Amino acid sequence: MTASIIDGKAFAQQLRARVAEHVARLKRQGITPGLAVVLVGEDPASQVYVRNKGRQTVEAGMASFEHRLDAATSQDELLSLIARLNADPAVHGILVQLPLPRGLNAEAVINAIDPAKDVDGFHILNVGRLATGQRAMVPCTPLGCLMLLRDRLGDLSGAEAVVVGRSNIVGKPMAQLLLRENCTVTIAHSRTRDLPQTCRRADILVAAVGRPEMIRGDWIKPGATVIDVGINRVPAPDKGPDKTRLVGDVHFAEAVEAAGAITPVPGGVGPMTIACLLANTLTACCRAHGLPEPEGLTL
Ligand SMILES: Nc1nc2c(c(=O)[nH]1)N[C@@H](CN(C=O)c1ccc(C(=O)N[C@@H](CCC(=O)O)C(=O)O)cc1)CN2
Repeated sequence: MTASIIDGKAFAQQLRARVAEHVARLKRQGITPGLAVVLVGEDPASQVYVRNKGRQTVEAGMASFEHRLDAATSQDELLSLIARLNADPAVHGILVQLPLPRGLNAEAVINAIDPAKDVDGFHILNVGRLATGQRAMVPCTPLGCLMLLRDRLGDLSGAEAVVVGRSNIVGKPMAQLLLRENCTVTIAHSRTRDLPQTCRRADILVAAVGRPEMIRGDWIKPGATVIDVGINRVPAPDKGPDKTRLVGDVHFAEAVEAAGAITPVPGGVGPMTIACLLANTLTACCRAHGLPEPEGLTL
């Protein structure tokens, strides 16, 4: 079997276009959704992500507020910026790019964000709401994965889902979302006793471990849907000295022979993260103004 390739890039483009349509409608009513992104330090990958977030926010017709702070910024300085953004009515969504430089307490910073503006869905209140089935802001990457899965499979009820990875950003919220869809969910991780065998049970396999090409083709149940969240930069000597390429957590060339459908890296889950961030900002703006939420953009 050769798997269908799930085109996250195309899906994300359509999602951004839908968001832009809703934004245009809001703007005709005098409301402009606004997203504030805070970057502390100079991590090269984070700089690229933040630049892309700003560009795509503007392309969707929203207001973008970018705050770039020195790596030496203190916790208090960062918290007072968050307080200002919480109080600013032009800002409907606040995102602090992770990871933060050493010395800053990410947990405290995230929990200082107004939960209604927490478009990353990382605030403890949103985590709890998601876990208890209440209306929450849903973390962007897992939300994007869920959209791709629903688009591919329709009803996910009863499916055996295995999430490899237990991070707060992806693994845990992904498992919550799949549970909400009535999947039978296993969260596997580095201490799981027989990881290959656990993965072989999965109708839906979500890989979010951050280890290049760890999941091999013979770990995949024939016909399974594989969602690869990993974005790992590895040396590519075939392309020349010092060249690199991106690979996922799944060994794509092997997995494509076993799976029914699979997301590529790049071009799979990655682009969905920013598209869902825009969707969450629009949702937060509608909620802030007591307006109906556009359908299909969140849970
Ligand atoms: N506050 C947050 N920090 C981080 C998050 C997050 O959701 N919120 N996620 C990641 C990084 N990230 C967004 O911030 C992100 C990662 C990857 C992509 C993406 O489009 N990837 C492309 C490849 C890009 C490349 O060439 O390097 C792809 O997979 O096709 C977008 C956003 C950590 N921090």
